Order: sequence, then structure tokens, then C-alpha cells
Amino acid sequence: MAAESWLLEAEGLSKRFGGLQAVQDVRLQVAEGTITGLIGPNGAGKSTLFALLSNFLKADAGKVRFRGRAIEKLQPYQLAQLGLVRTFQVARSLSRLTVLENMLLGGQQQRGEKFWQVWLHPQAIRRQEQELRDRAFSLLSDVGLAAKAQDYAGSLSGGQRKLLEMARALMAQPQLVLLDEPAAGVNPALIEKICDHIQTWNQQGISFLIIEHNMDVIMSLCDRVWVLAEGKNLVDGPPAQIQQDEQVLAAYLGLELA
Ligand SMILES: Nc1ncnc2c1ncn2[C@@H]1O[C@H](COP(=O)(O)OP(=O)(O)OP(=O)(O)O)[C@@H](O)[C@H]1O
Repeated sequence: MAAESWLLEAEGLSKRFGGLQAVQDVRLQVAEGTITGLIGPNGAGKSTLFALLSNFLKADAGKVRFRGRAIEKLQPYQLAQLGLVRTFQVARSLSRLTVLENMLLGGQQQRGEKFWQVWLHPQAIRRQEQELRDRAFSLLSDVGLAAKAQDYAGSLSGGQRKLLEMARALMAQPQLVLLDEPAAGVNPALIEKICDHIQTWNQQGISFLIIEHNMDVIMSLCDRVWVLAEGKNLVDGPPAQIQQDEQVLAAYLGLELA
């Protein structure tokens, strides 16, 4: 595939924490319209790579291009404006906001508006706010959380928080969502629902890069899977191939992939 047709492309990414090389010379590509998996044993560097791809951490070396554009110098909110967002766990501070307030924050990161814009165009801002609320309610009803809009996010179950995290990311109307362990701590029935939502959004044109330890989720959702081990690329390929790859099985030291 020609370089310009990758939605997201990283090469030579490295990050060291003190004496620990967490990510070393890593390469990764996400094709437009796909669901791409990122797997690897604990400590393989997946979360660090996510933080590097979304500019929450600065790389020691390497390049990241999104839609053909170098993005290293952009702030995370500017990345969101370009169409690249990542999910965040509903942290303690956000637990004390309502579900709706969490959603509106997700929309805010896309706008990055200046004080003078608010002052000069109050009606336009009010209209935008109404649009944000409408979008928030539409997404909340998609994921079955509309009735909980006024509840504190902290009162949601683990699975409902995951749904809120995903819906909040979609408030920015992204092209690519980096999803951090969407199935972690979620009961099996809700995992199935979460997978259905991801597939539906993907059919609507949103691409995903997903870190996940639940191999059923990775194998059923992903078009391509990248494997990291000890901070480096191990292999990448279609899920069925990855599932049987001996290097991958060895890296997991006997943990079952199937
Ligand atoms: N801020 C940090 N400071 C120091 N070391 C860190 C930091 N963040 C991560 N590490 C270390 O870097 C290595 C890679 O961690 P990372 O969280 O990226 O792995 P991971 O593949 O996401 O693991 P897991 O599946 O357990 O979440 C680990 O050894 C971790 O302890």
C-alpha cells in the first residue's frame, strides 16, 4: 500500500523511562476504514505507544503521520480537531461529573475556542452548544445510556463506563479512535454489546486502533493485528495468522491465545 493511503503511520518510535527502554524503534500502520489490534504481553509497551501516537507523551525518536501529515508538534486537542482521539478511563475527577457533562467535555476538545470568539459570536456559540447536546444525547441513546445522562459518571458500572468512554471519544467526530482495553473489567454480555457498537461505528466510517487483552475481542473485530513484545515489533498480520504464530505464542509464555 502506498505511504499516503495509511490513515495513521508510525516509524522508528522510541521512548525510554530512565533505564527502561519502553518502546524501541516501533513501526505501526492503520489503514483507513479498518479495525486494527495492538496486542502483547504485560509491559510490552502498548500503552506507551498509544501515548506517543496521541501526543500525550513525547517520543525520544521517530515519526507519526496522520492522514499524511506529521503530527509530532500538535497538542492532543489539535489532534482531535484533525480527527484522531483516544479514549480515557473515567478518572476520579470525571466521576464527579454527570454522564452528560462528560460527553460535553468530549465535544469541547474538538473546538478549542478562544475567548474573543465567545464574546464576538455568542449566538453561534449557543447554537454550537445545542448541537453538542443533541449529539451527546444521540450517542448516549445509541449506547443505551440516555436515561443516565444526569447521573454521576461515578455511579456507572464498569461496562457502562467503557460505553461512556467510547461515546465521549465519538463526540469529537473522529476518523480514528484509539481504544484502550474496551473489554477490561466488563461482563461478557456487555463485551458483546461493546463489540457490536465498535462494528457499527466502523461501518459508519470510523477506524479504530484497539489495545485489548481479550483475544476473542481482538480476533473477532480486527482486520489486522500488531504484536509488541519487550517494547519492539514482534509480528503483524491478519488475526488468524497471528493466532497461530509461534513467536507470538512464545512471547505470551504459554498464555492461551485462542
Ligand atoms: N511513566 C512511566 N515511567 C516509568 N516507566 C514506565 C512509565 N510508563 C510505563 N513504564 C514502563 O514501561 C514499560 C511498558 O509499559 P506499558 O504500560 O506501555 O506496557 P503495556 O504493554 O501497556 O502493559 P499492560 O498490558 O500491562 O498495560 C513497563 O515496563 C512499564 O513499567
